[in-house]
Amino acid sequence: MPDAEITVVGNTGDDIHLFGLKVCPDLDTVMYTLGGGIHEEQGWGREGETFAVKEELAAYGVGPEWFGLGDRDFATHIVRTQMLGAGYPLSAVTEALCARWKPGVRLLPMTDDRVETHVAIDVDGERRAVHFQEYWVKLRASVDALAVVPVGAEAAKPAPGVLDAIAGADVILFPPSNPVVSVGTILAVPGIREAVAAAPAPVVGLSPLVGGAPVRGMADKVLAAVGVESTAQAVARHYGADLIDGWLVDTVDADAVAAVEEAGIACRAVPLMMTDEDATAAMARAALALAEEVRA
Ligand SMILES: O=c1nc2n(C[C@H](O)[C@H](O)[C@H](O)CO)c3cc(O)ccc3cc-2c(=O)[nH]1
Repeated sequence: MPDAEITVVGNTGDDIHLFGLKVCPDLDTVMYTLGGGIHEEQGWGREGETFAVKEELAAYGVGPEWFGLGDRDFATHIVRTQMLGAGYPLSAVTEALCARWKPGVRLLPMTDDRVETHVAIDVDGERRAVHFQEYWVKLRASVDALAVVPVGAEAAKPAPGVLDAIAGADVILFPPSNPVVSVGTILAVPGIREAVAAAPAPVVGLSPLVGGAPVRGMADKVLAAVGVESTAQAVARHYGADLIDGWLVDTVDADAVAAVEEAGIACRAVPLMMTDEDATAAMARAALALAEEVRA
């Protein structure tokens, strides 16, 4: 819908402080992707990236080396950290960064407050909490996640504009993102889940799981931590009929439709692989069509 006014509420639980800088991977991924600066194959970071700063830091023995911050990306984090230091809230900083990238949507962090997702793992028989990025990037989710905790979420407030955008929306979409560490973290900010549940607009989600496996990333690892099976229907039931009105599953999961509908959620099976822009646009159109069907 080229003429639609779109607000994207971004997860900030993946944010990490490195080298004295605040890095907001999910906000930056949206900003770079829609602004034309993303490294397409990787799905994060900048295209045409170089790593001189990272190499120089490593030469001083300063890490972590496992997190790939490129030179171009560093500039974003320097500007962000400088503005935060001057007293601007993250939402205002994000708006300023977007003035360069012009993503064509209003990008809001879920909160201006600090929330950091930690993952509890077992290390040699001892329970240890690590930052989400350490679990995801360094450990590649190779060990079981025992618990996922959005530290600070309970005291966080939705960023300015978030609740109004939800209450005033014509349609609310849950993208095929990680239901625990992405969408789940946003819903953990007090007031946001309630606002979605109370919103007059239809709420439609797209399954991030196709054929029982995540299309991208390692969603199955963190789903297990919250006791949810890695299937399209289990994720729909996890959100629940009080939150979502409609759910799209991939055509390979067509036999899940009945079980989702039994849970009181309208469900359709459509192709859900974002292989190119046309396929992605068709998914968005299918979500909007289902939203119209379920609109009360
Ligand atoms: O798999 C990786 N993902 C990297 N990501 C992606 C990120 O770790 C996660 O995919 C998201 O946080 C999950 O939503 C980055 C994102 C940024 O904005 C900036 C730097 C990185 C660096 C890495 C990296 O080295 N390896």
